[in-house]
Amino acid sequence: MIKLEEINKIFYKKNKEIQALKNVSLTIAKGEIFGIIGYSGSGKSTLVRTINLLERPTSGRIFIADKEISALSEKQLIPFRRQIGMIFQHFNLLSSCTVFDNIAFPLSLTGMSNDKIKERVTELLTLIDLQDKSDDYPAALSGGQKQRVAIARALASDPEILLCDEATSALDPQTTRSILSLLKRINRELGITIVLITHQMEVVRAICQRVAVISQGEIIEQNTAPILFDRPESPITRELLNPTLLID
Ligand SMILES: Nc1ncnc2c1ncn2[C@@H]1O[C@H](COP(=O)(O)OP(=O)(O)OP(=O)(O)O)[C@@H](O)[C@H]1O
Repeated sequence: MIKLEEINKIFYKKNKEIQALKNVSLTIAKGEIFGIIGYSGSGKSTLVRTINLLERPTSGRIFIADKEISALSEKQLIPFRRQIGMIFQHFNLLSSCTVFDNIAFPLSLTGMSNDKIKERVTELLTLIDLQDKSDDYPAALSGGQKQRVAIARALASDPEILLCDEATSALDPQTTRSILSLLKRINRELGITIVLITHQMEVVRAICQRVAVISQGEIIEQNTAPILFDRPESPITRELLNPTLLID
C-alpha cells in the first residue's frame, strides 16, 4: 500500500514561491492500477516523484507498506527505492549501452553475479518480447521498443511498485495500446502496483481501476474509473473528459 498524508511541495524560483502540491492525501492499494490525471503544470510529475522521494515534500508523510519512508535518510532509502521502479515519457535509456546492458544496469549495481544477471535479463527480454534485440543500441529501436526496454529495466530489481510518468505520451495510439497491454499483464501476472500519471484520458480509461484528478496542486476529485467517467463531479474533470479546442 502507498499512503500520502497531507503532502505539500513548495519550489522556490528567483525568490518566488511555487506551491506545486497542496495538502495531497492519497491511498493506493497493493495490486491496484491507479491513475492521476490533470492538465500540464497541475503537479502530476511532482506528485509521482514524491512517491519514491526523487522529490522530497516540503511537509507531509509518505508510507510504503506501513513504513514511513519520508522519515528515512538517503542511505536508508536505498533498499526502499529498489522496491519502486519508474518509467518516463522519453524512456531515459543509456544510449551508449546495448538493450542487454540497459536492463542489466540496475542489477550490476547490486553486485549480482554475471551468470545470474544473464539469467534475469533473458527472463525480462522474454517478458517484453524483445529477445532478438538484446545486442542492439537504443538508437536502432522504435519508441514502443524503447519503452519496453525501459519497463524491463524498471522491473529488473523485482519492484512492488511501478511509477509511470507520461509513459505513453510520446507514442502513437497503436504503440500506446501495446504498452498499456504490457503494463496490464505485468500488473496481473506479477501483482505489481502501478501508479500512472497522464494527461490522456483514454489511457486512464483503458487500464486504471481508480483515478484522482489534480488541478493546481490539489486533488479535486477521486473515484473508481467507471464512476468518474460516468458521473464526473468537477468542471475540470468534465473538461478533461470532453476537451474542446475552441480558438478565437
Ligand atoms: N524543479 C522545479 N523548480 C521550480 N518549479 C517547479 C519545479 N518542478 C516543477 N515546478 C513547478 O511546479 C508546478 C507543477 O509542475 P509539474 O511538472 O509537477 O506539473 P505536471 O502536471 O507534471 O506538468 P506537465 O504535464 O507539463 O509535465 C509547475 O508550476 C512547475 O512550473
